[in-house]
Amino acid sequence: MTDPLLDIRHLTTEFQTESGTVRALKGVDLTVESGQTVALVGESGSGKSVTSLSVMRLLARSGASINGEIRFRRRDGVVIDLAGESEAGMRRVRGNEISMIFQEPMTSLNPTVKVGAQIAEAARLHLKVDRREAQRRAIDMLALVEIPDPELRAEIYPHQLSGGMRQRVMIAMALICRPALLIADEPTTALDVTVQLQILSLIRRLQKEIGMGVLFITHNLGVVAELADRVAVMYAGRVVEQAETSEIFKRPSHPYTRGLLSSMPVIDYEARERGQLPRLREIPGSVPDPAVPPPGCAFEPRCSWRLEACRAEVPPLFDVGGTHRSRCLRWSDLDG
Ligand SMILES: Nc1ncnc2c1ncn2[C@@H]1O[C@H](COP(=O)(O)OP(=O)(O)OP(=O)(O)O)[C@@H](O)[C@H]1O
Repeated sequence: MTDPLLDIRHLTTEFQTESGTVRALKGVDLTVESGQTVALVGESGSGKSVTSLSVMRLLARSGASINGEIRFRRRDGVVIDLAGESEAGMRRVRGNEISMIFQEPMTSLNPTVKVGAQIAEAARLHLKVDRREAQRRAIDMLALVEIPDPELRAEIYPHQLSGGMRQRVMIAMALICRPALLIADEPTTALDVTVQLQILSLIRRLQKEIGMGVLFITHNLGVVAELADRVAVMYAGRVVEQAETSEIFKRPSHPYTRGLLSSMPVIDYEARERGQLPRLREIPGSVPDPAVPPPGCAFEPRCSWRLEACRAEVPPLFDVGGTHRSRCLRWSDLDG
């Protein structure tokens, strides 16, 4: 059996702050296979972005320390541990083997450089092609992400494009090296719903064409239902449940997942046609402060299924069946 494309094992990420150590990730386990889309869902502050930034090792400036393993299978089949990779090694991985797209394209686009030249730069850097070839590939990429008149658009600056078009440019830049893994952090949240659906279907099409794995961070369960093969639900720095998407919707086996789903409106396909996606609503209470985590299960203070035993220790990941795992002592009571 080949190794997974991405295999995160017991990842802990800590920040030193003035008020002490903040353990943002407390042992995250997560895998993404080639060609698979895994949605990472959970409320604000649960650790989704810190997970992706840890994989990309983009937290050095904030003084984060990372422990655990981030095993990544390179194109040549060699498995490396990104957690221990040098900065020079990471520069060969970022934008080449693993790319990332964000909610706000201007965080990755340079406002002073023409669109085509920016995309071409990634190709020159990693694919070692000359300027003319890189420009040609950049224009091909603009066409692939369905930007009309790609030769003309290559010559303009990012601010001259609409939000949706900028998002397409960022996707073109992220995918020009045909990465094995794309990390998408809420890439469509800031866009209006019709454009969101267009971008999502674009990502899905390109994923099939390139055969890449996608780790898709979202608040939106409608997006999950549309796009994901698997779902990992995060709560307070841990993955509390993971399973195939249909399993998560049919048999949620963690009270937090049940809470997320019960607050989700039924997917209305006619509404979808009108470009409306259901949004995830809030569960009463809030994510615990990572500086003062509760003992035992972090969801216990908000949980209507709690037992005395839930306060004693952090529950392990129980095997619900197949590849479905839940970090709840009462997973079997929740079934059905
Ligand atoms: N640079 C930092 N210094 C200290 N704490 C941080 C830092 N970055 C993130 N954190 C903390 O880590 C926790 C996880 O944050 P993260 O941004 O990953 O959450 P998230 O699930 O992505 O939320 P959102 O959906 O709002 O983006 C939060 O409690 C946050 O305050």
